[in-house]
Amino acid sequence: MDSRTKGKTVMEVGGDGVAVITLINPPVNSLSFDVLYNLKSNYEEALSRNDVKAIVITGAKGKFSGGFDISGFGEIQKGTRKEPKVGYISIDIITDLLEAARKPSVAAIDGLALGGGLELSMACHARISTPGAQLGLPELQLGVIPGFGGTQRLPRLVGLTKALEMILTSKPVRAEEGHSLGLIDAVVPSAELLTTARRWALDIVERRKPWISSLLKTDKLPPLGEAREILKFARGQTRKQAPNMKHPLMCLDALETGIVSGPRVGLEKEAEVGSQVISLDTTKGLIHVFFSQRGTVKVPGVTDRGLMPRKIKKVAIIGGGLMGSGIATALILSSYPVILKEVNEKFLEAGIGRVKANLQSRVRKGSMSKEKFEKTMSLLKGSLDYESFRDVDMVIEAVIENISLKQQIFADLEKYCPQHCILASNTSTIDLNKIGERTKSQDRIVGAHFFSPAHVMPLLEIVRTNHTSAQVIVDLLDVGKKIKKTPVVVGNCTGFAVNRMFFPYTQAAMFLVERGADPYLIDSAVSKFGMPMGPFRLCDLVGFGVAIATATQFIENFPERTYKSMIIPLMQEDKRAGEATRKGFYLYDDKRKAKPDPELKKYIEKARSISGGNVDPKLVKLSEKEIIEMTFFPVVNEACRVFAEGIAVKAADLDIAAIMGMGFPPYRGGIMFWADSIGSKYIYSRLDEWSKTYGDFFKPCAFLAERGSKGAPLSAPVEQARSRL
Ligand SMILES: CCCCC[C@H](O)CC(=O)SCCNC(=O)CCNC(=O)[C@H](O)C(C)(C)COP(=O)(O)OP(=O)(O)OC[C@H]1O[C@@H](n2cnc3c(N)ncnc32)[C@H](O)[C@@H]1OP(=O)(O)O
Repeated sequence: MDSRTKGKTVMEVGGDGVAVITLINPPVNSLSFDVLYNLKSNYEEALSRNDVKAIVITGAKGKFSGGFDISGFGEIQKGTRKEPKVGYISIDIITDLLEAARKPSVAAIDGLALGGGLELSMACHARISTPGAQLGLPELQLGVIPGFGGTQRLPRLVGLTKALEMILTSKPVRAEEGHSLGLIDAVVPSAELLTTARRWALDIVERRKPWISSLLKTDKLPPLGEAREILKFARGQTRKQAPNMKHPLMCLDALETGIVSGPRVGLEKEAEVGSQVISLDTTKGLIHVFFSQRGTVKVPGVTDRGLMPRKIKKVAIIGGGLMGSGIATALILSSYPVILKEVNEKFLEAGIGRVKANLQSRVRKGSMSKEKFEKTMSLLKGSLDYESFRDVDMVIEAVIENISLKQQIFADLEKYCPQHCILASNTSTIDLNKIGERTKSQDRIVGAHFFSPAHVMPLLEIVRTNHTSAQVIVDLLDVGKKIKKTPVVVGNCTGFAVNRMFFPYTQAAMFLVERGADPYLIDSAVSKFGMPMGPFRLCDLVGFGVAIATATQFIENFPERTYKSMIIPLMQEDKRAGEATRKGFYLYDDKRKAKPDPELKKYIEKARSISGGNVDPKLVKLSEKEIIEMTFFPVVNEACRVFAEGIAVKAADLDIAAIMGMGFPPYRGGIMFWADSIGSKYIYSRLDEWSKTYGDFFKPCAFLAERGSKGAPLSAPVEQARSRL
């Protein structure tokens, strides 16, 4: 393959008169422009050759295609590639050349047929797949719309309701379901895929099998009035679920046009909308997230050293509380045998009970069978001592945030665990060097910071000290992948990356209410911005105990920029500690529905009198935009510090940490991406102004000041010399 081209297709014509065109673009045979243009010329050749009767399209190495090459969107957005004439691929190539050809095509689908991959196959006249095939149109997840005729052919093949479900949820279906839906014509074992597809293609030529153009099918479409009702409902749901995104509604427009005005007009509408969505900010954000998420496992100086992950056969977890039991659940769900250690029978039983409850909830929801439940639970063993730790490959400590307790545990682990065993801590804030102070095992000490509930939340912060070996990081990255987490490798400091970014967010909110802003308006503005909930609702959810413990760590370690609000401690004194006590910033009913509490004013006023601050008329009347700036610019400021200190190696890692750890809206691309979309100069100037009026909590850090003064992007790499990793 030419090093300048991205992928290709090859065509082989057999003695049976079938031309087999194979898509080749590792690792997922994505449809780059090179692949698509090659496909076009193979088709033209096949159609003009007298020895070719029919065509089979397949993908190399067990994967049909993961869809259009997503980096192509980036090239179009940056202007480094000119977008082809609107509709050139979907109409001129896929519809007019391929589907309308006088020779039939059959798609032979193994593995993946996603996005453009499935769309290409739907333009073929039949689809044969293997049992493991995944078929889906996940484009909306990327901020784009199904572009190669997907909005027109899928409803005609599987019906409007199912097509909407597949497109709006971005979830693929398996081959068998695809078969029952009419998306797939036959499911055959891998070894028979090509021969069946070839025969099927010849059968179409011989009229033994129907020659079906998906675009011309109408039998699965509901009557017009019903279709309009279905689409109206879908629009309503979409507006509710994705209020800040335009592309899902634009996609529905393309679907509706095809149903109302016919598929050709629908294709034209799809092409027009498809070209418009590429330049939406939300699309840029989502595409950035796609690549950033895959980039977190590429750690310079660690994963580029040719190290292979060691096999982790058995894991021990210390502490069966909420975190320990969640981590144990995540591990046994991915088939790791786990020992759960507690200090007494009662706690051990409770810990195992929590794991059981986590799995039982899956059984109740129907996502786990009873047999699988029993099998999974059998991987968990309880223990009250360290004797069974003699053959474990990794220990994850998940006890309360108490330094001396953790130090004792790590000293004990060093005695009982084998030399190679990884010693990990799930601490969320404590310096790992302190935790390992009483050991000589600093090279195998690492942070494995999970987020609660650990078996559900997708992020794993892997915390590396200056002593942690690269091998240990590689091992933990591998475990993270196996338990389906997105790992982000960060450096060691109080709060690591996520909590360091999180803390100023809640602090800014406390500051604003102490100066007169309405907490419920802040929560509402932040939710509208796209966070799952506002800072006050969040404090209630995590509980004030956790909030105070975290604040203590930050006050101790970053006193110069910590805003010391007394609102939470005052409420805690009155035994209102958040949702668990039914009272916090909100009041909670039996169904845990939150409602504002007029009594909150009392605590705010008292906290204000303690801090000596005054109500500021400007802050009482903040607009939603100002609320967002005053709560999130301090987060950007801290993210800049984390980046400048080398705690995160790439700004994109902070984007993923903010999205998966804080709930920052993915369509805004993550905290640094969002900041750059606003501009460093503006963010710097706002923080600078606020710091002069309201104090050092808002003071821009040196990194932000430097980049802000030049208007330089915050996400541009930091020079190596300054990076700690
Ligand atoms: C004019 C344009 C019109 C376009 C119309 C069309 O309708 C639009 C599309 O088709 S958009 C693309 C739709 N497809 C997808 O959204 C699929 C995205 N990919 C995935 O979901 C997954 O990658 C996977 C299920 C295909 C494979 O998952 P797995 O966990 O096995 O592997 P990774 O996710 O780590 O991916 C491995 C590497 O492959 C790269 N990659 C995957 N898909 C694409 C793609 N469509 N384009 C380009 N690159 C892709 C991914 O980035 C990984 O690369 P690394 O360098 O990190 O290894």
